[in-house]
Amino acid sequence: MNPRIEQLYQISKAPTRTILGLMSGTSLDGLDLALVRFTGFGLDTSYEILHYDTRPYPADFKESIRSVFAKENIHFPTLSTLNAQIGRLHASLILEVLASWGVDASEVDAIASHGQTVMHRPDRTGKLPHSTLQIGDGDHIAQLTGIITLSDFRQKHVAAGGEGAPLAMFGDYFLFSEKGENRILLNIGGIGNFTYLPASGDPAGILVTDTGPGNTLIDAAVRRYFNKAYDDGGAIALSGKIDAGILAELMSLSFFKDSFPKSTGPEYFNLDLVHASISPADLVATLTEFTAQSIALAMKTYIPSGIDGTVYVSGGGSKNPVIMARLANLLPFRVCESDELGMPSPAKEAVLFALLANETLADSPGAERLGDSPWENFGKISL
Ligand SMILES: Nc1ncnc2c1ncn2[C@@H]1O[C@H](COP(=O)(O)OP(=O)(O)OP(=O)(O)O)[C@@H](O)[C@H]1O
Ligand SMILES: CC(=O)N[C@H]1[C@@H]2OC[C@@H](O2)[C@@H](O)[C@@H]1O[C@H](C)C(=O)O
Repeated sequence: MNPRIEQLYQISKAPTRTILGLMSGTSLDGLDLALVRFTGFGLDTSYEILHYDTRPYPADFKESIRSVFAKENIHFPTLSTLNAQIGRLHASLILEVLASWGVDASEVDAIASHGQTVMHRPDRTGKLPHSTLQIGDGDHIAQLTGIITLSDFRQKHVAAGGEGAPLAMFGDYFLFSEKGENRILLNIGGIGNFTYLPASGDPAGILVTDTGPGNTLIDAAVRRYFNKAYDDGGAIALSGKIDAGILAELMSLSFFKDSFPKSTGPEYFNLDLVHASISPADLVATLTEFTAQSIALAMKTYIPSGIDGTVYVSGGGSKNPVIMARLANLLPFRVCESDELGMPSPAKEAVLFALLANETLADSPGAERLGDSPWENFGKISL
């Protein structure tokens, strides 16, 4: 047998796997890394986060990604180069972080790389296939680190009829489903998304969807008018007034009329949606309220009414007290941070992709269907 396939086979058969999960989200702030030791798979998965960290992207690199990110017209050679550059940058950040943790590459069974989403195109016309594109090729990572790398997790989901996102529900279900408690795992990254786990534990009752903007609109406005990366502590939002007219216009966008489950991205939710002129602080206040109201709308519409439950919030938006206070006010659920589940908020998505790699590598039947979502989420394997 080819020795690399033999190695893959041994990893597949092993009782535990140590996997480095990587997530670089739509906020383009940097690369989240989490080294996780898994035992078992599926509902029998147990995990231990050995280390986690976030490494910021260099400013010029962010600009280069922004030049192609979610754009209709781009410089195609830049896209092609970035596919290699992102893979290579991620590989060097991995080696740097492993060294800082005192972990040798030989101790890592596999890397789970999400890559950088540059275009997400769910089709709402019924005429085109859904499509989504993540770059930062896994072969570069495997080559430069010497570690087996799984990447491109979204393509198989699309091929099986899904939109390629959200994929968080597999990990949310395996790690956090709790009989007797309705749990809603909300991630507020660039885009908002949640997984509803019914108290019955029945996988057919699981709901998962994007909700609309997370921090993406707030960040874009703060970058444009205040030259800052984000609205630290929601201070700018607190200094402005909500514009009821603009808020109503935003809440009537077609995305909110589309049926669930659905996914979206900054291709749709960007500052071109705001036409009226308004002071920068009022704009940030209005977009912050829009973020909270759109999350609340999705939960109130999609989740069965009249139930009790807890919302566990992760992602950078959980650090924005204005969003958190509004959610607590708008929702009929208790709202808290995902840390209450023992999951540090900044590590969550990197852990979830590590878990998808664990499912791909494990001796798992992989045939379950969760709610409306096809099971297929297997990554490309670079040996
Ligand atoms: N202290 C804070 N105050 C306000 N907002 C914050 C704070 N810390 C982080 N954020 C927000 O969180 C964002 C980063 O969130 P996160 O890292 O979850 O995004 P991401 O992983 O890129 O997103 P996605 O889940 O969409 O891929 C920042 O850009 C900012 O808007
Ligand atoms: C296409 C894409 O990269 N989508 C991301 C993004 O960030 C949040 C939201 O939009 C979610 O749909 C998804 O990520 C999470 C990790 C997911 O797939 O569950």
